[in-house]
Amino acid sequence: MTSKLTLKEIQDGLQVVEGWQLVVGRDAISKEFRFKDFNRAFAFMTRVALKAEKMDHHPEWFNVYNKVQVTLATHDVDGVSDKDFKLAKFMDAAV
Ligand SMILES: C[C@H](O)[C@H](O)[C@H]1CNC2=NC(N)=NC(=O)C2=N1
Repeated sequence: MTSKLTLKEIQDGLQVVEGWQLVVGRDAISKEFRFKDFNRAFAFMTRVALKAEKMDHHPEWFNVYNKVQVTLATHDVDGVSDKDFKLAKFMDAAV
C-alpha cells in the first residue's frame, strides 16, 4: 500500500537525492536536468520512460531541446510517496 509522505519525510528524502526540490504550493518534488544536446536529453527520457512503465509510476515532464523539467507526485495518494523518490533516484543515476 503506497502512503503519502509527511513534509518531514519528504525533506529527509530530499537529502538523499541530488538537486530535487519541494514544489512550492504543491505536494511534489521537481528537478531540471540539462544535457549536452537534444539527443542525450531524449535518450534519458527514453530510459526513464521504460523504468516508469515497469514501475507503473510516471513523471510529469517538459522537454525543450537539452532540458528536461521533471515533477514527481503520486496521484493515487494526492501527494509524494516512496515511489517518487525511487524514480527520482533512478533518474539521478540515468543521466
Ligand atoms: C492505473 C495506474 O496504475 C495508476 O493510475 C498509476 C499510473 N501512474 C502513476 N504515476 C504517478 N506519478 N502517480 C500515480 O499515482 C500513478 N498511478
